[in-house]
Amino acid sequence: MRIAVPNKGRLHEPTIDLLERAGLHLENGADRQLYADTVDPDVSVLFARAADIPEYVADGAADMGITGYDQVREAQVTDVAELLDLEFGRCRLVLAAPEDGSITSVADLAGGTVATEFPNVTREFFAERGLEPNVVEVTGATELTPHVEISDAIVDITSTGTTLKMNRLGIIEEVLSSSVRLFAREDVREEPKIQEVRTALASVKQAEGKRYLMMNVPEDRLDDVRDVIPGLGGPTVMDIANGGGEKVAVHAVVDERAVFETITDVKQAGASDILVTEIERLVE
Ligand SMILES: Nc1ncnc2c1ncn2[C@@H]1O[C@H](COP(=O)(O)OP(=O)(O)OP(=O)(O)O)[C@@H](O)[C@H]1O
Ligand SMILES: O=P(O)(O)OC[C@H]1O[C@H](OP(=O)(O)OP(=O)(O)O)[C@H](O)[C@@H]1O
Ligand SMILES: [Mg+2]
Repeated sequence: MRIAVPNKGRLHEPTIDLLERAGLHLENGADRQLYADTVDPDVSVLFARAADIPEYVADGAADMGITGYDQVREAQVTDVAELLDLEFGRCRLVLAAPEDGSITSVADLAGGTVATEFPNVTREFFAERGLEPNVVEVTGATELTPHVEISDAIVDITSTGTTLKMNRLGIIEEVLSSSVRLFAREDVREEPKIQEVRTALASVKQAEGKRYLMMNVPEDRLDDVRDVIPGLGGPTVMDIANGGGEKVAVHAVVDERAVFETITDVKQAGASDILVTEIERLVE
């Protein structure tokens, strides 16, 4: 089973980091290499451009891929299925035009020219509105094109909005909103190894923003403590070895945002020796 991941750019590092945290440690994967092995002999990695990954998965060069939803849409691949939203690389593809110009609505682009790195998504967007502007494909610095009379407007990625602002461009409409996804080819998506990778990546996402709480509780206060612990299922209650039977250990998974309040509450309810730790992975 081979998984295609971005070889460079802003998605490279967070993707590798996610694989590592999921336990899929990369081996023999020095910089500039095309392939890497992982600790799992049945899983290898193919490094590819973010934009090429959907096509590689559809064609069979890889079985699974990790890249932006914008790229999956632009590639117009039909036989791949999304398995998981990995929730990073969040950005929006927007239609934008010069702030002080005459283009202020989508309709103003009838007969106009739009520059973009996403010609397919752009044509689709206008076609849905009954328009067919001239679409010019560029490979970068799209924001410059309205100022050098190559285009009237652009369809480009924005996240903080800094680049649009720097180029005095205003958003006319959102075309799509994107984040990084895990996807697989339809014909292999149910294979156990692919489900295994999905579960491993999902477990890292599950653990994000969660904390593991451990404490000791006198047995006669257990119900009070149980009442104030929020979250995932009930807490786990265990006997303490040599504890004399008066105290039990209580463990619970708690949302990071609830930790502060929960500690105050369980302490008041009689808990002591409270420990808070991070969680690497959580398989539900
Ligand atoms: N400013 C941004 N904020 C968040 N995500 C972004 C941003 N820019 C791009 N992305 C996401 O990252 C993906 C890849 O963009 P990136 O700039 O890393 O690579 P690239 O420009 O395709 O690299 P290259 O063209 O040099 O190979 C985009 O398709 C999008 O999903
Ligand atoms: O809203 P912002 O936070 O300013 O982000 C938007 C910019 O980010 C991306 O470029 P990137 O930095 O990846 O450079 P690139 O053109 O070399 O891909 C994108 O193409 C925009 O230009
Ligand atoms: Mg880029």
